[in-house]
Amino acid sequence: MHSGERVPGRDALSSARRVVVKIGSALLTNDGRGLDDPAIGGWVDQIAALASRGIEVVLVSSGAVAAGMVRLGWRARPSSVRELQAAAAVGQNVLTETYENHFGRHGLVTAQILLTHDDLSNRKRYLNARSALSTLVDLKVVPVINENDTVVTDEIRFGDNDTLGALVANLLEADALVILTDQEGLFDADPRHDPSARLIEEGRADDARLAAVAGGGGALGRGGMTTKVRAARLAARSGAVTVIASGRQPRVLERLADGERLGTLLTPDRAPIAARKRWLAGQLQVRGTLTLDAGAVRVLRGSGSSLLPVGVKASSGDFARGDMVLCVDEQGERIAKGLVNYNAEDARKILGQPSGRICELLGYMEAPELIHRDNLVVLA
Ligand SMILES: Nc1ncnc2c1ncn2[C@@H]1O[C@H](COP(=O)(O)OP(=O)(O)O)[C@@H](O)[C@H]1O
Ligand SMILES: N[C@@H](CCC(=O)OP(=O)(O)O)C(=O)O
Repeated sequence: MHSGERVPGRDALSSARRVVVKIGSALLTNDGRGLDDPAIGGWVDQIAALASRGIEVVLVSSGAVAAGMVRLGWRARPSSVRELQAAAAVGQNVLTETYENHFGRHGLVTAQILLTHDDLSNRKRYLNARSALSTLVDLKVVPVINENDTVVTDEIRFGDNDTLGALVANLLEADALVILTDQEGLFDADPRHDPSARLIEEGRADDARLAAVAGGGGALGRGGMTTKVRAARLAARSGAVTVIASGRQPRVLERLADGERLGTLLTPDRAPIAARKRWLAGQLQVRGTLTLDAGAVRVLRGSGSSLLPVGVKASSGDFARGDMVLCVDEQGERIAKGLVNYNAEDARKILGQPSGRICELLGYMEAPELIHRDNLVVLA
């Protein structure tokens, strides 16, 4: 590591006005022995120091399940959903109290926000969450966000907080997402298993080679580096840089804000995409798949056109009108995602047909396109 060195790529961090900081379970929970209170105090001191420089910080914090387990006297992480939900409900109280106490030492007020996937996938609730969070930030309150583990089930959960952090960075158009974990950053192999692994200091968020070196998490964390690299890609969609760094480095947040070269910096390589398309891109739940012919792939990629039924060769899944579907090419490569205008049954009847025949085939026409370009996002 080159301590103290300033590099141009880090400017985005040193000039950041709004930052989402994510603190993972692996760090917060002191090797499974409940919350590491002194360490949390240290991160809060750093966030307060950033706030006094005029930087707005939104915190995404894990740790509810681990804190709940300790308070309930459980030694091992439960495997049943209902016990995880119970542990999260107990532990979230402990977490909130811990942050409130530490931020209180600095005269800062916190707000607890518990989000579910549904809150961010329903457009109306997404807009509500955005306005509530922006208001809190304007009021100089520090939002402390976690997934609402008590009401989510496996099929609809983010599971890891890296993804949640990235979606919050998108929601608030943050300049940077800082993911604090128990490693110094992303290495070219998992350093837990490979002592010769080397730190990757910089990369492009969209670089597919990064996903290949990122492995799963430790005993306490959920997603490992896989979800951190994916989070960087999502954050890049709104133009945010991502830094993956060790929360154990002294004054890590302040040093990053000073432009110091710490951890792994992942930068966006394209212009930010508009808020609505970003929201579309962030949707994790896909209800079906449309297979496009080569011509449709070309126009979607080349000119950002709508998807017409004539360019679709096959459809799978049981989707309703308005659901999110994935568009793939004939080799199965992901091309785009979008909200479909017809349900699965009707979509199948009009595949490969010119739009002029929709009325004759279905007895009605909702729209001439299967997915309108405003509801379609082409994937990297
Ligand atoms: N290429 C890699 N570089 C660094 N860490 C890696 C890599 N692949 C896998 N990991 C693992 O990811 C872990 C961090 O992720 P995780 O346990 O989910 O923590 P958190 O709770 O902070 O999200 C590390 O402890 C490490 O073992
Ligand atoms: N929402 C969960 C945390 C999920 C989790 O561990 O995520 P991560 O820190 O990204 O590995 C909790 O508070 O226990």
